[in-house]
Amino acid sequence: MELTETIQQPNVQRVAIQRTERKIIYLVNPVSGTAKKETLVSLIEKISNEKGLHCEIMPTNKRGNYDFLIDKIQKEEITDIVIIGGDGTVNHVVGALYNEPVNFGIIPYGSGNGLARAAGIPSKPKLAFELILNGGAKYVDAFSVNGHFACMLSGVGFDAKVAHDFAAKTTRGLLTYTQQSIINYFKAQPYQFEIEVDNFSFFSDAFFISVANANQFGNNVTIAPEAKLNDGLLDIVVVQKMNKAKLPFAVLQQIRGNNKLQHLVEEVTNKNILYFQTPEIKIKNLLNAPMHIDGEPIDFAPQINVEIIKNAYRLIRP
Ligand SMILES: Nc1ncnc2c1ncn2[C@@H]1O[C@H](COP(=O)(O)OP(=O)(O)OP(=O)(O)O)[C@@H](O)[C@H]1O
Repeated sequence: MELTETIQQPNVQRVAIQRTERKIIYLVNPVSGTAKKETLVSLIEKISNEKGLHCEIMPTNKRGNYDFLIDKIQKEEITDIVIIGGDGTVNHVVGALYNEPVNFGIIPYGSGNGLARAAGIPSKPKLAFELILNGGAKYVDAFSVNGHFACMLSGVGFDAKVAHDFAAKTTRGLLTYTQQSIINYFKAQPYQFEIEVDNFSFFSDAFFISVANANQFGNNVTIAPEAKLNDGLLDIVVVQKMNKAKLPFAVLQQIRGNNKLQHLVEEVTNKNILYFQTPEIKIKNLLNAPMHIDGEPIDFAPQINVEIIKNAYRLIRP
């Protein structure tokens, strides 16, 4: 839903039309990240009151059930849904509501905040809140993984194992995530996959495969440096079997952007890391590698079908 619309006619000045008053719902995840949210919530209430803005603040729920908001959005003409949480919360909320005529905002309060960082949303809560109040929304892509909604990054293999173990921990935050990554690094073994892209298929023994709409895992770890949120493409990174001592260096090269995008050719086995773009991909998961979507663990699937959802929703971003 457009809040304001700029029309242009010959010899007529641009005019901004106020179509509707903003009505904002803030969904606060009480457990995401490590930082306290009370100060921000008080600030939101105070500034909204001062500005005479309609604002409602509600907690998120663990199961990611937001269907109850569909009716409310329609009946009360809610214009914006703002997520105060991390990537998992964004996935749940946007996945449930992206067909509704609302703009989505993020005030990053997760452990990694990959989508918010990729979108250029400020990390400081006060600045992110100012952006919500002032900023315009732009369409961004999402993607589907076996019919599940994904907005940022999905993975199969090592990074998914980390996501599963991280989800089982009672503490969140970067420190816990790093601990789980290190523990899993020592145990990591390649999994076997068959990958099909654009009628070309090949087998790969790989530590992990990332399917990225955003450029990163979170915390600016840019596993897919060329990924853009609105280019209609997914960035695929296949970290293939290699000497384990080489693995961190190869991944670092990828994160630093030293691996250029490739066209898939038949000598795929010669490369440590494959990096290419495509709007869809099919992966046969031959050795039961674990999976995640936007950092949330999901059940193993033997066949993984992924496709882009172009211009899926409107995100408030710079
Ligand atoms: N009210 C709630 N009580 C308990 N858990 C909740 C509640 N609301 C959401 N959750 C759960 O919180 C989990 C973590 O949320 P989220 O992914 O946003 O934070 P994070 O993992 O710390 O950050 P990031 O994903 O950015 O690394 C999600 O799996 C979600 O199911």
